[in-house]
Amino acid sequence: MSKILVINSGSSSIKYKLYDRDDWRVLASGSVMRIGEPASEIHSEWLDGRGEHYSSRSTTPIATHADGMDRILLALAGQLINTPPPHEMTEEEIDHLLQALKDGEALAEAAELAAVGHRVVHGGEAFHLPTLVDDDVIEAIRHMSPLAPLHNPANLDGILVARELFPGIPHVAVFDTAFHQTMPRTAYRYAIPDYLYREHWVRRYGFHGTSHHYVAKRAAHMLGKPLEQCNLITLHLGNGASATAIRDGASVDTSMGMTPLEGLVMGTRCGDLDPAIHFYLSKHLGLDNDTLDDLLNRQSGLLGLCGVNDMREIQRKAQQGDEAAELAIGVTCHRLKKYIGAYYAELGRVDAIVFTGGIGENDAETRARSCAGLERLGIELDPQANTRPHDQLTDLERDIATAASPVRLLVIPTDEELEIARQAFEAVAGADGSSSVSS
Ligand SMILES: Nc1ncnc2c1ncn2[C@@H]1O[C@H](COP(=O)(O)OP(=O)(O)O)[C@@H](O)[C@H]1O
Ligand SMILES: CC(=O)OP(=O)(O)O
Ligand SMILES: [Mg+2]
Repeated sequence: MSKILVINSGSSSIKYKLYDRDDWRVLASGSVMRIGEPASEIHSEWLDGRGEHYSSRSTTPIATHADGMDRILLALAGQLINTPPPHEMTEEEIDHLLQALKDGEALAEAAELAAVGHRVVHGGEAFHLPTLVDDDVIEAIRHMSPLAPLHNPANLDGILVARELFPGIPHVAVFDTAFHQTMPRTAYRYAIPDYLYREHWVRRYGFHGTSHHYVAKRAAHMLGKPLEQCNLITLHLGNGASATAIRDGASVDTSMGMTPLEGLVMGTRCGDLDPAIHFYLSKHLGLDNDTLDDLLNRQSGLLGLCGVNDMREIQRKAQQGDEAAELAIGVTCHRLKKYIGAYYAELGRVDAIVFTGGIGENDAETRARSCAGLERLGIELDPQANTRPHDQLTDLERDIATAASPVRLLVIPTDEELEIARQAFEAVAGADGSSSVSS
């Protein structure tokens, strides 16, 4: 049993990675994107026994997460037991193979799985450690779904299908909320009547915890001291975005709240908003709750401000003088700077600010604008280091502060799947005794 499979099942996608547990090499990976749309995209990559690298891409309609998992099963079978690629088989042959894979143990044996790790976005207060999945855990995740409607139902679909495909193997849920369970009450309580917390769990939970934790550990490594001695501000800037204040290695505040809607400006989510806007829109424009949910979660953020949610395209448009694109970048960086200042004040001493996620890792302008003018706080970005092209293989983790800057500015690619794989492995390794597993 030497491999760990990680499944990250999102609202319209499923991503997977198969790791060799000995050296954490990625043996196979892939994704099914745009599930439910007319042209879903399937991508897979793998190493064969001799270390040769293969990849394949195709486009075909995939209606549901269960169908997406079937595709992943076919890809894994192709990689592990050399079945033919789906495009070389008839529909009938595919159905036949899938049935055989589901009925038999061939794939599970070939995969030599020690565990399957699953990303679960909302674990509420119930889960603060990686947790072995059983029927009660599934029920608890289902129970939490209204608090993360874009994420938890999809996470659960992934777990249910994977449990059927790999029944004899431990499945471990790794929660986005877990890392933030160390927040003090003063940070996680909203100033609303007490019973709403006591009876209805209305509080801040925070998300992207697996990513914040992973980059914090890498930052400690770069700073050359134990994580438990590091004070950090970590900025996860992807399609979803959040900032976290980390004191002595533990999360003490984070920008997302009861749901992943609060905080920074995101691809399609508004982030911080006066709650009275909700009543105003409802009263004066007659918008109902579902419409408001869609408006704030899917039509806002960068998309709402300038009509596009891809930061690369927004930067191109801004350079061509597009005012809406320039405003979208401006609002994003203004909000980021506000959080950096607030978390600096909370922490008192900051060793490093860490940029991660697609925007944090790649967009030099967002990094520069969110740090501009903070030199008096000891935050000094080196413009050349910030924009210097870096080697994709050797120079991925880098320090972009001036040599004299008291606060280091680090760019660290996140790897949520690797962190989930490690946590899943630790959970099963300790499950029969010493473990950190909770349920
Ligand atoms: N080279 C780049 N320059 C600027 N932005 C980029 C670059 N590469 C990716 N991004 C942006 O990163 C965002 C997606 O981040 P990512 O972490 O991949 O998202 P997800 O949360 O879906 O994993 C998009 O806004 C995309 O435009
Ligand atoms: C919690 C969250 O926002 O996740 P993502 O960035 O994957 O949407
Ligand atoms: Mg990502």
